[in-house]
Amino acid sequence: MSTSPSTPNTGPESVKTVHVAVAAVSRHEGGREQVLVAQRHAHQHQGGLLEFPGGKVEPGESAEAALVRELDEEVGLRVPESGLGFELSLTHDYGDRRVQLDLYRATGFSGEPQGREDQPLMWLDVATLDPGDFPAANRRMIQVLALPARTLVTGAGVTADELADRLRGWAGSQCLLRCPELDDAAYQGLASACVPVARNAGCALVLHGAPERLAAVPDANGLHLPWREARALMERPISSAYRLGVSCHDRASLEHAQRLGADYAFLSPVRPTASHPERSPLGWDGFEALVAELDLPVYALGGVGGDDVVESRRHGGCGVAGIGFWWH
Ligand SMILES: Nc1nc2c([nH]c(=O)n2[C@@H]2O[C@H](COP(=O)(O)OP(=O)(O)OP(=O)(O)O)[C@@H](O)[C@H]2O)c(=O)[nH]1
Repeated sequence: MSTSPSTPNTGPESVKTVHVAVAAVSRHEGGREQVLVAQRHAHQHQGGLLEFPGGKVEPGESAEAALVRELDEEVGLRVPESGLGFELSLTHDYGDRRVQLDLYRATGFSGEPQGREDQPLMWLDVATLDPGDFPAANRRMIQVLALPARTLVTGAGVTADELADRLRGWAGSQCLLRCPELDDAAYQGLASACVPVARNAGCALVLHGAPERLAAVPDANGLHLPWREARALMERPISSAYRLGVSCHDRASLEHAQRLGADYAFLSPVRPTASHPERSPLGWDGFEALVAELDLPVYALGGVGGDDVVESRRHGGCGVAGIGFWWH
């Protein structure tokens, strides 16, 4: 997963690696993000399943150029390369074929989509895409598309007014209300005041602590479990209508979070941090080794910047989380 978006992988001679570029062509309808999806013809590889438009990258061609060409040929959309934002790169082995898939989000396009190869097309809400309807390689892509690229963790002494100020310009992110200094009653009061603040800013608000905290403020969007809470649980403590996160520091805790049915995990520290000088940083390679083969989106935390989203995704993560890059 540390491959660049336009560098094909090479594998054993016997199994062909196909380099494919695909696009989540994105639009907003009624405040919800939708993406364009096509149904593969029955006779094709992974026939009958849904797919993102795109196709094979020709020799000497960049992934972006291939996508501009394929989107025109397949669905009649004109997309400049500047309208494509890199999301992630992954490889998947189907047994009969290995694919390297580079996913881009296409936001700037013109034209009305039409199935030029007679394939049925539809716009589907990102939040409700069902990975079971797509080829197996798309599972990670769907997870990444559905989650915000950045989780903003609040700093010490946060108030609802301060949060309103600081969330300006961060629409589309999720905000983790972390206040270790507050008891449950004080946290509940603050969280209730922060729910409308986050909603007005276009951010999801995730509470921090034990499951009772979400039960007390059910208008929040999710719950993030510190490891000391998560380790004692045997099953997912909240309904799937909410987002569940878990703080992890090693492979065993990530696997536990996955067993709990978490929607995402934090893994830290990726780089040295002032707040935890005693913990040795994983580095991006260490991060990648721990998240490899997991079926759980993982945010890189600890010394990372808001601009490290692409770095995280090149190393198998879903984005970045932190206090420093937005609070100070
Ligand atoms: N376009 C597209 N291909 C995908 C997706 N997910 C995924 O695993 N693939 C795989 O990536 C490859 C895309 O190749 P393609 O669409 O250009 O070629 P094809 O299989 O239709 O035809 P072929 O007979 O020429 O190989 C296929 O093996 C397909 O199963 C996706 O979301 N979109």
